[in-house]
Amino acid sequence: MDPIIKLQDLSKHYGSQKAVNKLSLEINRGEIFGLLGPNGAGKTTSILMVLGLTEPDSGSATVCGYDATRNPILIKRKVGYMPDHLGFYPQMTGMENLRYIARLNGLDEASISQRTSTVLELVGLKDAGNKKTSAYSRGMKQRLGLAEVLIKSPEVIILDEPTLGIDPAGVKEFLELIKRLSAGQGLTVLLSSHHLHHVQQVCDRVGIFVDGELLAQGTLTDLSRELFGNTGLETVIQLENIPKSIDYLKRTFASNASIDAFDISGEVLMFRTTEDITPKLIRTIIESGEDILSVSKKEYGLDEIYQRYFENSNSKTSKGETGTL
Ligand SMILES: Nc1ncnc2c1ncn2[C@@H]1O[C@H](COP(=O)(O)OP(=O)(O)OP(=O)(O)O)[C@@H](O)[C@H]1O
Repeated sequence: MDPIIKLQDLSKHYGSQKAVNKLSLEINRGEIFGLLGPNGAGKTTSILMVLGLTEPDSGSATVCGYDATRNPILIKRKVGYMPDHLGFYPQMTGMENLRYIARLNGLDEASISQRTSTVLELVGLKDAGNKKTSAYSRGMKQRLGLAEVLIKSPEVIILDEPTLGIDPAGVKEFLELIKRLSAGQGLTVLLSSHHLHHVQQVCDRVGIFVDGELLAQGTLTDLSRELFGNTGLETVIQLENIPKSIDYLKRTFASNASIDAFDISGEVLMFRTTEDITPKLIRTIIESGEDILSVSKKEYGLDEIYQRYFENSNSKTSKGETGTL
């Protein structure tokens, strides 16, 4: 299947400032892709080029089969865009704001009522539709912004920093909503963020963007492998007592090709493995006659991954400022 978004060597400078450098990326239909990077990394510029709203210096962006630079109007029909700063008419209700956007998007009057009600319900604002938006919380405004994006039944939605300024409960709700929409409606989602944990909660794949460059992309497991090799998994098993069968355990585990490192310290057994073999480890230990008190697993998360890429990038460019992540 052809990717729904295909970027090839996309570059953009503002004067002598390099905003995006040779960005190549493919996003598949129905996927949730997170563009992750600190402020000024070039996320918004990339998004504007995908939408055909900013012309690249070189390279190409194809969205839903159309060249974004040559067909921005067609792209606008297929792609919904939620910018990082939303504006509504404060004296109008959520429903009125949405109707206004529906008209701007060319929906015919007969279908506007039905469509606005459906979309308000989708984003969980059915009961707040008749409230003025001046009374909306930041999280509600964000959901209304999403409703505006959805009103034209897009194939792709692009959300620029969609969780900015929302409280943790609101973020969780918003991300769950995105997931539901993507799964239920087959929507492709491209979202940008500098919040690691938000991206981690919702995205199928992520791209790490620093100083205009896409340093890496893939699933978290891919990125973890790329950075940490095949030693990204750690299992720690706490026994009730110091094991009586140390020699047996050492022999058994030494012959397991998936175990990279193994250590026994008192009652604690630590394994570094190339794949998750925790059930097997537990079975072997129980069969050797030992009792287990607890098991914990650690997989390198986005924190470590992002930090590592970011550190590498900084040492490469010798930039003093690392910014906050
Ligand atoms: N219209 C513009 N004119 C001049 N420079 C710009 C313009 N837009 C962006 N830049 C510069 O390009 C670089 C990338 O900016 P961009 O807004 O794309 O990054 P970002 O990752 O979206 O960051 P943020 O989250 O802060 O918006 C920055 O150095 C920014 O100052």
